[in-house]
Amino acid sequence: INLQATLLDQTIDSPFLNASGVHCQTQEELDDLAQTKNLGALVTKSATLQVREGNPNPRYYDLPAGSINSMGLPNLGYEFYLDYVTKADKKPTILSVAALSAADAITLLKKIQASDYEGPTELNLSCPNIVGEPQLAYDFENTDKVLAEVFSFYTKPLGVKLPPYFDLVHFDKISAVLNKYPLTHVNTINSVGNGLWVDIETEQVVTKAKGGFGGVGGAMVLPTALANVRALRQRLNPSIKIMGTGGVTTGADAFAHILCGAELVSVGTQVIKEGLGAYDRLTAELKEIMAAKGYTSLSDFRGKLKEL
Ligand SMILES: CC(C)(C)CCc1c(C(=O)O)[nH]c(=O)[nH]c1=O
Repeated sequence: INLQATLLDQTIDSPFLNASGVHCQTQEELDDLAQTKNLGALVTKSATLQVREGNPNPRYYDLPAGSINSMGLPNLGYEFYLDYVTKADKKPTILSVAALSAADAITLLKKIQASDYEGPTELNLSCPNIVGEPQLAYDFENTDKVLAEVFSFYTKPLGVKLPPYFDLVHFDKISAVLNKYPLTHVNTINSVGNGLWVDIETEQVVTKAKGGFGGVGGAMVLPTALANVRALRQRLNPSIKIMGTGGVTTGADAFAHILCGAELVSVGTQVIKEGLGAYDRLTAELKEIMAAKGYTSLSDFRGKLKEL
């Protein structure tokens, strides 16, 4: 049995990655990932033009069946991560980038285009754009405009990170936009936006920023993640690979993501709960399921979810 998958033109021995934002903000964390055996590739925390401290604590809270966060994009600034990925030689590494406006995203990608880095970059489209307008990825016209401008100058491998969609028409709309561009991949889903958790003891919210509203991850978002992987796989050009993120806590969840069409699978909340050892367990569990079913490679079942 092999768990080989492809990242761009590279064959990697494991389909597992970390979810951007998890264990990938500092040099130490990134080096940990680079040395994690059952991790096929790693993604950096979304990098911005400037160093950012992020929101005040508490900004991450562990929930019984997941997590909620309003980190506020804390990161060491794009130069640090650009330098890290340019020098990364242990494991394929994806540079995640974000901006607090479409204009900043363009500026940031121009700097990457002008750099020596030739590897994969992932643009986080969950970024706020115009005040009073929804986040960029929920504004289909502006997403189209931004990607048109990006691909007027950007020639290096580029994918996008998407928030979850919940309306079938929205799957159609975002796919119609993304299919216009030479994207390497779509990473779906980002956390489910603006959830809220209530501590009934204290009668308070559990995270400080945004009145306690934050992105929800972990087991409770698995059905939404699977739906987004499946819907986008059904709609996007085959040349655009799908990276499945969201709700993976067991090998069975990873199997489900791949059955829905995911080329790679990233794990966030569960790694925070369990540590990097989660990748060993997920790998063993996935292999066990494949053995029981007589599969020897991920391509034996990738995208082959059956309808009733
Ligand atoms: C939500 C943003 C701050 C606009 C982007 C960074 C981000 C964060 C974050 O840094 O708060 N958390 C997530 O779960 N997903 C994200 O994409």
